[in-house]
Order: sequence, then structure tokens, then C-alpha cells
Amino acid sequence: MAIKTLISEEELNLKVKELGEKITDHYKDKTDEIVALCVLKGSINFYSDLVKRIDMNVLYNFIQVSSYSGTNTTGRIKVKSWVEESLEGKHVIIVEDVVDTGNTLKYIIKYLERQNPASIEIASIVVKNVHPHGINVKFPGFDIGDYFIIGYGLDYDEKYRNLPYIGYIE
Ligand SMILES: O=P(O)(O)OC[C@H]1O[C@H](OP(=O)(O)OP(=O)(O)O)[C@H](O)[C@@H]1O
Ligand code: HPA
Repeated sequence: MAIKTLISEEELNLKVKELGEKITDHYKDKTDEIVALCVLKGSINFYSDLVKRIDMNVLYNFIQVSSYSGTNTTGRIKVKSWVEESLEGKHVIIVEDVVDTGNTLKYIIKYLERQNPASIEIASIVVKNVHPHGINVKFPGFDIGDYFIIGYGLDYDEKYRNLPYIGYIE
């Protein structure tokens, strides 16, 4: 079993910087509060790098949901923890590591909308299928093909999250 690099640490750093600049530019005239919402566990590394590249005040918030077993979605989203503070009138940036089938985001957005945020946008370091479930990823990182990826927060059965790059198992 060999791990092949798909996106290097250097490529990740450059992309995160670029996304941070785009996000800063997009929200620069907004007066309402901006919340960066980390979708645990997979987004932890991207989130931590991205918020440092956003040149304005962002509030931190975290949720934990999961639906994968091995390389397949179970199709059932398990909510392990959810947003505690009110999102009413706030601009929410959902920070994801990967948008794959789009099931997870479809679920999250449906429930977040009930809290009447001012807006909801998505930043994802990797997008696998363009517009799954019609989901529009406003701040996409890398578009990739049909790889099951690991590293930079992404796991295979909870392993490999701490690789500093994104790879796949050959
Ligand atoms: O677009 P989808 O097909 O729904 O897949 C994307 C989601 O799957 C992964 O989470 P996972 O359920 O593996 O939990 P984890 O973040 O704790 O690893 C990943 O972190 C995304 O949240
Ligand atoms: O390619 C992937 N890797 C790890 N977790 C995932 N969750 C959805 N797709 C993936």
C-alpha cells in the first residue's frame, strides 16, 4: 500500500492564501458579523489555516457531523454537535474539507437556514463533483476526479488526518 501525493503542502498553502484573499474581498463591505463555521472533524486543518488568511474579524463556530464508513457514504448524517450561538443576521461561511456527494452540505444548509442568517456561503479546499445537489461552492479550492483522498484533515477510517498534504492510497 503506497500513499501518493495529489496536492502538495506548498500547493495547499498557496490556495489557502488565495481563498483567504477572495473571502476578504467578498465580505469587505459587510457590516453584519461574519461567522466561519468549521465542519469537524475533516475541516480542522483547512479551517485553522484559512481563518488566519481572512483579513477581517471572523467569529469561530464548530459543528461535528459524520456520514462516512470507509470510502463510502452511509447516506445518514450523524450530528455529534451543533451550533450553540444564534446565527440570526450573521454571514456564515461553512468551511469544508471536501464536497463529494453533497449530502452533508445539503443537510447542514437546510438546518442552518432555519436560523435566519444574513447569508450562507461555502469554502471547501476540495470539490469532487461540480454542483452536487445543486450546491454552489462559492470559494472552491481544487477540483479533483474520482479519488478517495486522505490527509490535511481527511481520513480513511479515522487514519491519515495528520498528513500535511492531500494524497490517495494506491
Ligand atoms: O459530500 P459528502 O459526500 O457528504 O462528503 C463530504 C463530507 O464527508 C466527510 O465527513 P465524514 O462524514 O467522513 O466525517 P469527518 O469529517 O469526521 O471525517 C467530509 O469531511 C465532509 O464533511
Ligand atoms: O475522498 C474523501 N476522503 C475522505 N473523506 C471523504 N468524505 C467524502 N469524500 C471523502
